[in-house]
Amino acid sequence: MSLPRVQRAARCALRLQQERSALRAVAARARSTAAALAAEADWDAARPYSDIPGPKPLAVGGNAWRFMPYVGQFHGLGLDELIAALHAEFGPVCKLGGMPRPDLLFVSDVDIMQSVLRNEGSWPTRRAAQTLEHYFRDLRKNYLVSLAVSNGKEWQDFRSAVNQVMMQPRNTAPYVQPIDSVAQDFVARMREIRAPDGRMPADYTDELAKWSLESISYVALDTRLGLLAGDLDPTSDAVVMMDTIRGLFDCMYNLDIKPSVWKWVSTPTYRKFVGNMHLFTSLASKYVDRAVARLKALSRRELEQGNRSVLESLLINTGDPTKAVSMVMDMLLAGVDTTSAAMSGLLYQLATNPDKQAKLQEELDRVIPDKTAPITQDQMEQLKYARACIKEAMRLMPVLPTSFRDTGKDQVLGGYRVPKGTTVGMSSLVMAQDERYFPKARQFLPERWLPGGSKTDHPFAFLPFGFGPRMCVGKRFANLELENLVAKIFRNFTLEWNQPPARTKFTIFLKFETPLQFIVRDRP
Ligand code: HEM
Repeated sequence: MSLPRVQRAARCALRLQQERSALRAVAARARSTAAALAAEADWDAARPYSDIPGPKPLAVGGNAWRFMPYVGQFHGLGLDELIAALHAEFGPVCKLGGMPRPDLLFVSDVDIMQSVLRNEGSWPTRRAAQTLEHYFRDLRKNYLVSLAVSNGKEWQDFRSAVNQVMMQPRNTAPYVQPIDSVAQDFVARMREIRAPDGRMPADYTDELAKWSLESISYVALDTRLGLLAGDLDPTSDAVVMMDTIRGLFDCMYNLDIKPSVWKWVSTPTYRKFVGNMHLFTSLASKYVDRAVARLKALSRRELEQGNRSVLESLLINTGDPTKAVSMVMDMLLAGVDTTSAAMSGLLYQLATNPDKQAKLQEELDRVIPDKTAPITQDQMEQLKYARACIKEAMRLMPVLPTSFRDTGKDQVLGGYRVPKGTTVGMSSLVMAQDERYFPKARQFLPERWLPGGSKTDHPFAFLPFGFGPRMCVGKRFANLELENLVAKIFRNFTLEWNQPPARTKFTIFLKFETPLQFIVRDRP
């Protein structure tokens, strides 16, 4: 073909391409206009927000009286019991208004939850505990607002820096051995604290909290606190840190979840909360300062060549020690009671389902021939049944009974108009036990998570770590800790449960009211 004919053909092809993309753009505009019109029509046809069912507030005192002793039907209920009671009486979308805080909408339908999460926009908003927000914003102006507390652009900027350090699979690899050595110490501690008949002590869940703090502080503070040693000095950082975190959650439960006047009156619990937060901040700062000093002592070449820890990478990526302090506090606040609650539920499910425990042990014996040797990353990758057990335990006993979001735009939920910015609690506990998504929902069936198992295809029916850009930033570390410890425990022991079924209650997280006194027997 001559050159002009080639040029003409090329021009023609280009024109065709341009016309095609113009047509595609017109079609996309038409689709989005149609969607907007349909959404508008839905909105017009929907019932008003005020019609959403829920307990009727009184003219004076609203609904707060319902939480009071003697008169209130919600008094003393755990968050799970409150949510179950509301859904049983008012259906899958209900409203708890008339409280000294903005309305809370509770939903227990997977499709409605999907609609909330799919429309959250690129900066999903989750209202933080008001006490934490008050502390970071009003009392510690010199510190950057934490990841869990911030929203909008402030959150996005911080989260992007943290994602690079915590959400990449390669970043957990250097922690496999240290997390394994914490688990190894925990197994030794179980041998130490069990009674002659093999029974664990009544405070076994406190021991699990020590394990999770010891593990996550290795990630957050670059140090082993030493919580799994026998005699602990009550003035040591380890004990002070543990007590401070525990105390903070008790205070937050009383100030944020139960009705309280702390915003107007400085109550003793409020003062305790502030004191604990000051202590917690100064402890976190101490370890961040040490990491800063370590980095300063390195030459530029050493800095570029060596593998940096999570804390050091946070300092390098953000270039700001105050941000690192905030993130360290987030990790310790969000990463201790969550992981230990998940582990408690997992051990309980395996102890009460001996056939599943035996199946797990078969896998462990095959993959980990030497029960005393550190577990390698390669071995961890082969533990498919162990991972299925972890998922199934978190489905039956979620760590958090509900996850919260503020709606990202005006939208129709369950036939009602819900304005942008409304706080919605999505009841994961109710949804994960829905027979439509999980046949034999009340049974512990890890097999459902294996290929060909009966797990649901609905992507929103099970979200233990949340969803989208705001999902749990510690997910990879939490899974590493859980997988490693469950492998270590059941490679070394068999757990038995010879009591009536345990009682649980959700305060902020899943909590066992019955002491987890497993009988622990050694395995060959
Ligand atoms: C089994 C253990 C854990 C569970 C079940 C869990 C669950 C969750 C859930 C459901 C959320 C909210 C996600 C959303 O709204 O979409 C969350 C957020 C968060 N988690 Fe976890 N988590 C666990 C362990 C950890 C650990 C070990 C860390 C620390 C390394 C951590 C740090 C955080 C932080 C900082 C956030 C807030 C993220 C943000 O707002 O951008 N979590 N977690």
